[in-house]
Amino acid sequence: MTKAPVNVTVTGAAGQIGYALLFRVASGQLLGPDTPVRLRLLEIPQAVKAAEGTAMELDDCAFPLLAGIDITDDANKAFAGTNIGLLVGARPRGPGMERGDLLEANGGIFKPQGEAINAGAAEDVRVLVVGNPANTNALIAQAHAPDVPASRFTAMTRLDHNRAQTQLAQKLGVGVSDIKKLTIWGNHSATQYPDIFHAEVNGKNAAESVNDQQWLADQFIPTVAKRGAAIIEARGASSAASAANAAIDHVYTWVNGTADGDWTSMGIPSDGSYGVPEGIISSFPVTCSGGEYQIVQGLEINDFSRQRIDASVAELVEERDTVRKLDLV
Ligand SMILES: NC(=O)C1=CN([C@@H]2O[C@H](COP(=O)(O)OP(=O)(O)OC[C@H]3O[C@@H](n4cnc5c(N)ncnc54)[C@H](O)[C@@H]3O)[C@@H](O)[C@H]2O)C=CC1
Ligand SMILES: O=C([O-])CC(=O)C(=O)O
Repeated sequence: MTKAPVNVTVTGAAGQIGYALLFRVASGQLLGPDTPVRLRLLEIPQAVKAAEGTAMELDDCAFPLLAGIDITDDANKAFAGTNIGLLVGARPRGPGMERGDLLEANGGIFKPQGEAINAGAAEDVRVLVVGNPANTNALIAQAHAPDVPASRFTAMTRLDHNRAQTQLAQKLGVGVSDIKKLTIWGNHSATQYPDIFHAEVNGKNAAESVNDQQWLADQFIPTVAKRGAAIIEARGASSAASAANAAIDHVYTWVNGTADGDWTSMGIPSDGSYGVPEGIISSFPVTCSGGEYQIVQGLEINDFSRQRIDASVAELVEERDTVRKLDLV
């Protein structure tokens, strides 16, 4: 190891996603094969023992890039000096629950974590919120970290992006890597809008290649938007390995950049682009380079897309207003 280790804090480390995520972080898939990592695992006191068990298994993998593991139930210790915060720990949705039901329960988790990040994280800290409702949880954390640039707080819509990529590839009978420039707009919820109007399939416009408005409206969009619920129905538990995979993709792309001629989707604080009210954490098409992201500008938004973006953004505004009333932002 030549480089100094990067501190990666994972909350909810003993949970399902944590178990699918930690081994991939420790093996170098989060930051690349040349970057050693030191893991900081944050859990609630009752789950610290389980996190210790996972840490024993991590040790048993003898990952060359793993420089150490600290386990704690104290957010201030977990985030002291952290460079990457993966905020996974939250109460997951059960059958029949919508993500919004979780706002209040999870508000109490993300406020102190935002404060701890503000108090002690490294100057270059980058935060990905996975725990649902991810966009508004990210807003709560960000609101309590006034000394950290707001742009460092992001929410995960990469799983939705990846889901959309596969659905579209399967419809067109192409490989996933033939598909570029998909966008998830809005909230990581059933109102999200997966947009194929600017997507390209082997260089051709995806919406024109599909040429099936009914499939788009009645199959593609609901399949992607409700995939989380479909997984819960099928597995009896929420998506874990695919969510961990998307978290790895999100951070890897943020740090290492998007490929030329492509973009990705990230939940980020709005700067007002595309009529999304400033400050709410909404998913946008972004390119990444040099560890920074930029919203893709200048896309023409047709009426079909406009309605759907507006609906998802309206839900985010409602969530923000709810957490405002609860004094969480
Ligand atoms: N954004 C996205 O695309 C996705 C988000 N999710 C969300 O991710 C979250 C985690 O999911 P799972 O790992 O399946 O849940 P899980 O219930 O298996 O694990 C959650 C873990 O968080 C821990 N935890 C609770 N409060 C905590 C706190 N204050 N500090 C640290 N740890 C705490 C729990 O003890 C538990 O070990 C859920 O909110 C789920 O809805 C899941 C899939 C996709
Ligand atoms: O639906 C859930 O609660 C889990 C999740 O966010 C997803 O799989 O997209």
